[in-house]
Parts: sequence; structure tokens; C-alpha cells
Amino acid sequence: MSFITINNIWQEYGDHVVLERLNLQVKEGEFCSMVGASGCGKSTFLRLLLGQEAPSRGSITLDGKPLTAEPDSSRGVVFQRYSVFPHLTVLDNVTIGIELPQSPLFGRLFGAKKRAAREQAAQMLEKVGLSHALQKYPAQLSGGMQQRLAIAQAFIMQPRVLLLDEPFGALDPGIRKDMHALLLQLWGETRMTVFMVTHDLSEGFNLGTRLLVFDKVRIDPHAPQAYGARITYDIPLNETRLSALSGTRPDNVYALRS
Ligand SMILES: Nc1ncnc2c1ncn2[C@@H]1O[C@H](COP(=O)(O)OP(=O)(O)OP(=O)(O)O)[C@@H](O)[C@H]1O
Repeated sequence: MSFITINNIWQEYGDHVVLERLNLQVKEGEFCSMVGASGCGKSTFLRLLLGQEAPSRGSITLDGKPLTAEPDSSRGVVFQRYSVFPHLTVLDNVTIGIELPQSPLFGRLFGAKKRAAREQAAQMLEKVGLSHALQKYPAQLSGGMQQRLAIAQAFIMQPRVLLLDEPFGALDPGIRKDMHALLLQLWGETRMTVFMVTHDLSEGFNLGTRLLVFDKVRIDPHAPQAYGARITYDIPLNETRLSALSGTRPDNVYALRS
């Protein structure tokens, strides 16, 4: 059964058609890698999935219901350059991701619950290689470390849908490999549905269970903005990996098993 259904969506800004006739059905737990030429609308598509923008035409449904206008905790996101909370330490930046859903009113936990949340956050930060920087502030971190902090922040929330916009682009190759392994591990454990934009084809092929290629099929040389991109290829990948995910997604899993 389709979890996310994209029904003939178009996105236009004035007379600039960015996306046209996009149709897609995604089952829960799929990992969609998305590639395409620069400027063809991949990030725009992510914003539509996030609910940050509404499509000019067409509809998106999640679990059979229209996407809510405002992003909520069911959808987590990592942009290529993510802004973490500058006034919070590394540890607090991740702990708050556990605190907010459990204490929406105060945004804070106390006592034993707070200690457990900090412990989980510290474990996640260890997985992204930041255990030595728990008490630092984002401004004291390198760009790659800030990006890993952003990744830890998104992963700890374990959203139902994880939207990744070139999340590993700024990382060194060795660290990128570690992050790939971590993402696949968390995806396997939580059955998140993942949409990941990448410019690195091998990354797209290696991680995804599906590769979506965005491209224009119609081009008017006199009016380059008259036609938008659509999904021109939809290639199944790593199918055994998807079928290995059995059962239903556990609710409220904040503890990460290693
Ligand atoms: N709010 C907006 N208003 C006007 N034009 C926009 C808006 N948002 C995006 N665009 C245009 O839509 C086109 C697609 O942009 P988008 O960032 O989605 O592409 P992309 O495929 O993610 O590119 P890249 O791979 O370089 O990140 C661009 O030409 C951009 O200028």
C-alpha cells in the first residue's frame, strides 16, 4: 500500500515551471535517492514533501491524508547546511530533540527523564563522532562537525519521514562512509521512509532502495523556464535490503540499539 502518494503535482513560480506532472507512490520504509541536474527542482520537491510550500497543482497525501500545511515531527530534515541552535551546546542541541516531543509544553524534561534523554543524546553523538565535543557550542565546531551535529539531531527524532538534502556533501570521504553506515543502520532499525537528494551517483545507488532521476523531457530553447522537470527514471535498487525489513514500524523509539 502506498504511504506517500504524489498525484500530478506541478510547481510554478510566476511563469517559471520548475516541476511538472510529478507522480509517485512510495511505500513506508522505502529509501528514495534523488538525482538530477543542478536547478532541476529536487530541493523544491523536498520542500513540498516537508509541507513548507504547497504545490501549484496536484496533491500529496501521507497515509491517505493531505499533507499538513506546517511541518510536524513526523517529518525530519537535514539540509546541506543546517542551522543548529547556536546558543545550545552540542549535547543540548540533540537532547532537545528528545525533550520536545515528550514535553511539548515546556520543551524540557527533569530528573531521571532528563538524565536518560542526555544519555541517549550522548550515545547518538558518539555514533556521529562528536563525543569529545559535548559541551562545545556550534560556533566552535568545523563545518563538517556542525553537519554531523545536524545529522545527530535529525536521527534522534526518528521521524517517520526523513528528508535529506545533500546531507553528506560537505564531509570528508572517510566520515561520509561512516555516516552512510549509520544512516543505513538507523533506517533498518526504525523503518523510516527516506528521501535523499545527492549529487553523488554512487551514494544514491549504494544507499537507496529506489533511484529517482529528475529531468526535463520538454525543452524550449527560446523559453528555458517554460517546462519543468519530472521523474524520468525510477530504478529499483537493493531490493533484498527492503524486503529484510519486516513487521511494522515501532512507535516512539528513542533508544537506539547498537
Ligand atoms: N521560491 C522560489 N521562487 C522562485 N524560484 C524558485 C523558488 N524556489 C526555487 N526556485 C527556482 O526553482 C529552480 C529549482 O531549484 P531547486 O533548488 O529546487 O533545484 P535543485 O535541483 O535542488 O538544485 P541543486 O541541485 O543545484 O541544489 C531554480 O531555478 C530556482 O531558482
